[in-house]
Amino acid sequence: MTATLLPTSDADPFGPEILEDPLPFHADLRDAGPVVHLSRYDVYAMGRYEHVHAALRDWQGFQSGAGVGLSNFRTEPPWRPPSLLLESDPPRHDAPRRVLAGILAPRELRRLREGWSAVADELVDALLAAGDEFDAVPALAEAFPLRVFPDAVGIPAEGRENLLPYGDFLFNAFGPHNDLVAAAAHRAPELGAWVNARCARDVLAPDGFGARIWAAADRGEITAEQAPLVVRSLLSAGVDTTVQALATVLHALATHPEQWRRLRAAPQLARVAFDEAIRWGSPVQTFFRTATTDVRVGDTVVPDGRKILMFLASANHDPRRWTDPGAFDLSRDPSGHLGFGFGIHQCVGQHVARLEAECLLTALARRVETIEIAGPTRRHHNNTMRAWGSLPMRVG
Ligand code: HEM
Ligand SMILES: C=Cc1ccc(C(=O)O)cc1
Repeated sequence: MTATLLPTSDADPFGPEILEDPLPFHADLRDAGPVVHLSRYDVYAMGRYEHVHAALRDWQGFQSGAGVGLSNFRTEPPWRPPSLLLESDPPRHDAPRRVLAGILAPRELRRLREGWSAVADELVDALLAAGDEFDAVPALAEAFPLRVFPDAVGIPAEGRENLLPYGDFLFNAFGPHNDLVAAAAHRAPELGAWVNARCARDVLAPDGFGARIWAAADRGEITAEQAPLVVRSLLSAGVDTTVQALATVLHALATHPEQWRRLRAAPQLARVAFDEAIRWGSPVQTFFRTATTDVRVGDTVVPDGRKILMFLASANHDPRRWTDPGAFDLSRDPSGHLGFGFGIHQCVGQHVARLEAECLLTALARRVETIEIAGPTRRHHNNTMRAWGSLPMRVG
């Protein structure tokens, strides 16, 4: 059998050109083959749906326990104590996951719906009272999650402005130590300390997600040492992600008027619109895995211990899996998209994110007839997140 040469590329997926517009690189990656060696970082990249999906399912062959960023915990100390969910494998992963899945289950979130809808209605009413032009990133995408999620976790009011910079640093830290990481590295210790202090039992409100994690420790489902780290997972994963997913769906609706009209005619499409936007825009673009043995991907064997970079965003645009992947289309069934991951690590907070989106989009769809981009948009570069820095918007 002829040994097929492993395609190689010296592209920099964490450089400004590709962070500004990753789509051409993703297309090249998919076309080159199942796996491409990225010489700049000496990692193995995959961009096709079939192989990313398979790697996400195969947690034994592609582990999270050596870190889901470029850094390999087998050889380098992590910058923070590893997450008991994101950065761990079964069996260590199992109990923390079971506890969080129980607390964040859809039926547990029903009690939040009325209050979150009221906040969304209030926020949109106040915005419209102030005028018909605003920047949707601070005014909606950031404002709404920051109004509802920290309260749902139960952290104190002061200092919540640290949540976004902490998340931004965390998502940059999954990539290489480039300018994006260097620019914020000085703040990491203080931001990390602030977040850790908000995971302690005595600062958490009695009825929030945080208190329920500590109650699970009282029941022996996890240990008291694990409880604060599980709370930290909420504060790490639960803010920047939803902010940028909301920015993504607002941008998608503002640039596709026919889809916006469909949502206005049927606000129950809000959840489909959100998942289709997450497929289309993939706010979380990539995650790494580490080979636990020599693993075969296509005709390539990825050696034990090597890092594999999974391009979730590329898989979400793979024409082998999706018809007209570049179209943002509410009539599509987006289920099966990899924007929340897949398998045992699939996003445990996805129902929280969907409830936030449903409340905000419904409030907007009921109050405005048209939304459009009203000025130059600006991307916010991050090693892992596809983010908007500014979305000037006009409503009618
Ligand atoms: C639209 C918003 C969100 C997106 C796009 C998103 C995306 C993801 C992705 C891609 C993963 C898989 C990571 C991997 O396979 O290595 C993940 C896992 C996770 N997410 Fe989300 N997430 C979102 C919102 C949230 C929220 C609101 C929370 C908390 C309430 C959350 C908590 C977590 C946790 C704890 C994990 C780790 C799960 C595990 O390893 O078992 N996420 N998320
Ligand atoms: C999807 C992002 C993500 C970030 C941090 C954590 C965690 O700290 O557990 C989980 C998911």
